[in-house]
Amino acid sequence: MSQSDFILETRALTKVFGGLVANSEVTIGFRERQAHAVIGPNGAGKSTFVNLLTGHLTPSGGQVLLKGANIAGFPAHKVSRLGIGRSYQKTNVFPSFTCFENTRLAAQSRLATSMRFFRPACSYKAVSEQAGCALEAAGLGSKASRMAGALSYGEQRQLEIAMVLATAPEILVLDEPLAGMGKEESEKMVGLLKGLARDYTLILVEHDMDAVFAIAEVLSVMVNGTLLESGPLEQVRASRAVQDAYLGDGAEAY
Ligand SMILES: Nc1ncnc2c1ncn2[C@@H]1O[C@H](COP(=O)(O)OP(=O)(O)OP(=O)(O)O)[C@@H](O)[C@H]1O
Repeated sequence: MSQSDFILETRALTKVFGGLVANSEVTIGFRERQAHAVIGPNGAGKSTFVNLLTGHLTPSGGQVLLKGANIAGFPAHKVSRLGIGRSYQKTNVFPSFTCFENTRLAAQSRLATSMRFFRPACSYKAVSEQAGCALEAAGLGSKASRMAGALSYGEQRQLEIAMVLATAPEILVLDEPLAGMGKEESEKMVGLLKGLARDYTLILVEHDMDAVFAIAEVLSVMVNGTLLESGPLEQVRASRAVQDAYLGDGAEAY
């Protein structure tokens, strides 16, 4: 498969903070509707990498190609409109709004510009439908009228996912979606993400290796800001270099 078959790819993507090289010439390709996890020890540069993909950080060098067009340095709102959705932490959720209202606000943020020539009632309907679909897809269809603040922790994380889905992305970028979850909540989220991986290109940063192995088809391993290895799950799992650097005895410690 040639490079052009990637829906999203980075080429020599680099980010320097002062004297610290957080990402050094990282080249990774993401295929459409594939679940691709970016893993590595603390401080490896994973969050920096996804922030560069989503426009939350500006690269110091290199390219981010979305369907072949370089979007490196585009602001986050523009990247979102181009179809790369990013989940935020739950601080973005309004606790005194219902799940539906929160999700509708997210849908509105995406549709506001494109719908401005439509009558308000029409745009309201489209936005509401979008919000309803997103809640269903995130497993919260039955909780639409529940106040966000009354949800369990795991459900609030599902609501964050619903809010991203409401922006109609093609690519979902999820930074540690299982963080802080108990066993049961994690299992539910893994099931949800496996389902979403059928319809979306999923880019996942996650420390929970059981979840990563259950969801991802492709793994990229970062160490010290560089890409150590990228490839099919089993190939990367079996790699000696990856075992030594990350997945060996010490993996649990991360
Ligand atoms: N805004 C920033 N300013 C300065 N240094 C930063 C900034 N963001 C990240 N860094 C540094 O860049 C390096 C990579 O950090 P990053 O958060 O990308 O790693 P990570 O792999 O996501 O780690 P973790 O798994 O702990 O979240 C670290 O040394 C971190 O301290």
